[in-house]
Amino acid sequence: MTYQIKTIGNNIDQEGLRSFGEAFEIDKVAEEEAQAFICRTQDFHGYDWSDELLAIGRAGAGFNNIPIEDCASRGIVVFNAPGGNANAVKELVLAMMIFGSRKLKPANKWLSQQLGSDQAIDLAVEDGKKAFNGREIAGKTLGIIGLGNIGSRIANDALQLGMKVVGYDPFIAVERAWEISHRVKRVDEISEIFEAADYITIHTPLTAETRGLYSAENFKKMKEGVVLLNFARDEMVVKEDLLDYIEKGKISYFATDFGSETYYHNEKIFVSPHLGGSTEEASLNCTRMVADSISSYLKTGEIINAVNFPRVIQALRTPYRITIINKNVPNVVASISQAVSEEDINIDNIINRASGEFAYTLLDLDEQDEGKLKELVQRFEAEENIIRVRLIKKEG
Ligand SMILES: NC(=O)C1=CN([C@@H]2O[C@H](COP(=O)(O)OP(=O)(O)OC[C@H]3O[C@@H](n4cnc5c(N)ncnc54)[C@H](O)[C@@H]3O)[C@@H](O)[C@H]2O)C=CC1
Ligand SMILES: O=C(O)C(=O)COP(=O)(O)O
Repeated sequence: MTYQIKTIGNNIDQEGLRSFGEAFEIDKVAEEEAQAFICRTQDFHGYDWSDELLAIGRAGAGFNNIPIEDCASRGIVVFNAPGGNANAVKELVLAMMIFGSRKLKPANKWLSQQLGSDQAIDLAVEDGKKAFNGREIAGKTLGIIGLGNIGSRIANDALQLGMKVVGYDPFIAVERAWEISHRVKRVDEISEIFEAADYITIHTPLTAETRGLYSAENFKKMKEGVVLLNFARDEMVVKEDLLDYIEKGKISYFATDFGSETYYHNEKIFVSPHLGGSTEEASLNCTRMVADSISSYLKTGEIINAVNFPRVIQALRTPYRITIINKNVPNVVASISQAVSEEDINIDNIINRASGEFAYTLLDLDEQDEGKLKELVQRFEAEENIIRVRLIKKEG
């Protein structure tokens, strides 16, 4: 069986795509014929999904560009690459903290206006540089909102740079909690970050709760002269309020990865063009991670790193496996087992995991007769609460 993969946009790492083995063809068919997409930040809201599409691999961390519930309801599994670009974002954020603290944007602009001989420039520099006296990050308090793959790395490295670190994340993953130094103070209220931090960096996903969270109401609670960094998502910051608080001097510097005309000529704002995850290493990592996830999902039905379905791992040992995506309502598993027994097929193994409104079942069957199995698939497909059924033949 050959699977068709379609890359969306032109910035998918070509080397990373090699992780797909020989059973996969890349960009050989139109979007509507592909079994899986690989994308980055392209917006899929309102996209007209084809029935062929089984999976999407978001070669990055944030997946707010993909309507994951809608995908789940159509039996499309969405994978991301957790941590694949976290080091890239961490390095940029640490650099931007120092860049802002040393007033390098206005200093560079001023310097580029000093013309003449090198000697004349030296004279101007020694006289004018006092306007750009900066401050050091060591000894200051960094507040991190979201202690996930990125936030946890920044926390540990900021400690190494001599900062005090305060973190807020009510949903922290156990793995991250283990990785973070005990010297990072965890707080239970986000307002404690606002009150304590000289620097605040945002590393949460865009959700209903975080959209517009950084507005006048919260800027008010921050320390005078705070430095704010947003390398998460644009929509979390209310621009008019931000510009107002920059104007007032309450926010002394804002670094962001998301462009706006209103930012470009402001000396206290530095904007990068969504470069957080744009390094050779991160692009490669992320593409490899999603290629591996899609590859195992298509070949074996296993789900690793999906954002709209639970993790399901089980080596495929039987000649055939049926995978079922269904609504998470009572009696689906009972009706699956009943149909299998009525077809007189023996179940070798069954796993059913639910997450929210949807569930996923792996059904490993002790049966070689493909015709009989196809009949069973048709029976499942006729069930009201079953969304997608696949019959997978063990390779080799
Ligand atoms: N600028 C860029 O190029 C990049 C931006 N990002 C953005 O950064 C975000 C974070 O990335 P990762 O750290 O890799 O994701 P992650 O999923 O590892 O971490 C996110 C953390 O935020 C926490 N969280 C969720 N809601 C929260 C809330 N309301 N308050 C506090 N904490 C909350 C979660 O518990 C989790 O620990 C992504 O969702 C994405 O939007 C990620 C990578 C690159
Ligand atoms: O991984 C993320 O969430 C990012 O924002 C990176 O986006 P990109 O893959 O560079 O379009």
